[in-house]
Amino acid sequence: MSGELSPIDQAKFVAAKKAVEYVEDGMRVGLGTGSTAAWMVRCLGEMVREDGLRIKGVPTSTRTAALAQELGIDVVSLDEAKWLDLTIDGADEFDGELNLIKGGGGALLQEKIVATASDQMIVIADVGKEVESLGHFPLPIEVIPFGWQTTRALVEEMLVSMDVLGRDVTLRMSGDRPYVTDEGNHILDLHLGRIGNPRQLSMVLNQVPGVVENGLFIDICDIVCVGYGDGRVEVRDINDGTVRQDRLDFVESDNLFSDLSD
Ligand SMILES: O=C(CO)[C@H](O)[C@H](O)COP(=O)(O)O
Repeated sequence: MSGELSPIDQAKFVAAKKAVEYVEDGMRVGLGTGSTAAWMVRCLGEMVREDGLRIKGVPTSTRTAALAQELGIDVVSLDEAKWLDLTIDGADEFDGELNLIKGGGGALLQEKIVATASDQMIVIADVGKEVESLGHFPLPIEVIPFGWQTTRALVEEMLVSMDVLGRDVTLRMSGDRPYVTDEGNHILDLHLGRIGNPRQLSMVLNQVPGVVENGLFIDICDIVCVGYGDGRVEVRDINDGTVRQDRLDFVESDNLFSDLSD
C-alpha cells in the first residue's frame, strides 16, 4: 500500500493522532470500533512498540481486540480493568453538544458500556460527521433475537406515540441473514431523519422490552477531535468550552500500514 491517503482517511488519521496525545503511560484505555478507531489503535500500537508506552486496552469488539493484539497492545477485559481513564472511539454523527449516534459498525452496546465506565470519552471523527441535529444517520438499536419482530412493532408504536416523523425501522442484514452482534443480538436501524429530543428518545427506547441498548450517546462524550482532509484538526472540549486548532502531517510508517496490506 502506498503512503498516499485519501482526504477522508487523512481526516480520520489526524483526528486519531491528535486524540492519542491524551494517552499517558500506565493508563487503562477503552478502544473503540470502526475505521477511524482503527487509526487510533494503529497509532497506539506504534507508541507501544516505538516509545515503550505501557497501557492496558479494553476493546469494544472482537474486531478491535484482534487488531490491538496484532499490534502489540496489552488487551484486557473491562472486568479486569474495572474502570478506565479514557476511551477513544469514532461516531456516526455528533452535534454541537457532543451528543452522538453510534453503532454504524454494530458495536454500540460494548461501546456504550466501555465509554460510560471511563473518566473521559474522546470522539474522533472527520468533519463530515458533524450535524446540527442528530438523526440523518439511521439510529441503530440492539435487540435480542427472541421476538425481534414484536420488538420492532413496539418500537414503531412508540415512535408514533412520540410523534416522531420518520418511522422506518429496518432489520440490519449481513448478506441474506440478520446481522449478529458480538453479544449475539440483532440491530434495528431507525430511519428518523431528525431527532428532536435525543435524550427523551434514548430513555424511552430502552424501556421497550427486547431492546438491549440504543446508539444515542447523551452526555457521555467530553472531547471531539475533528479531522479535515488537509491535515487540520480541531479539538473541542464540551466541559471547558475551549476549541483548539492544530495541523498534523501524515508520516508514512510501515508500522502503521502493516495491517492494511490487503
Ligand atoms: O459506532 C461505531 C461502531 O459501532 C463507529 O464508531 C461508527 O460507526 C463510526 O465508524 P467509522 O469510523 O468507520 O466511520
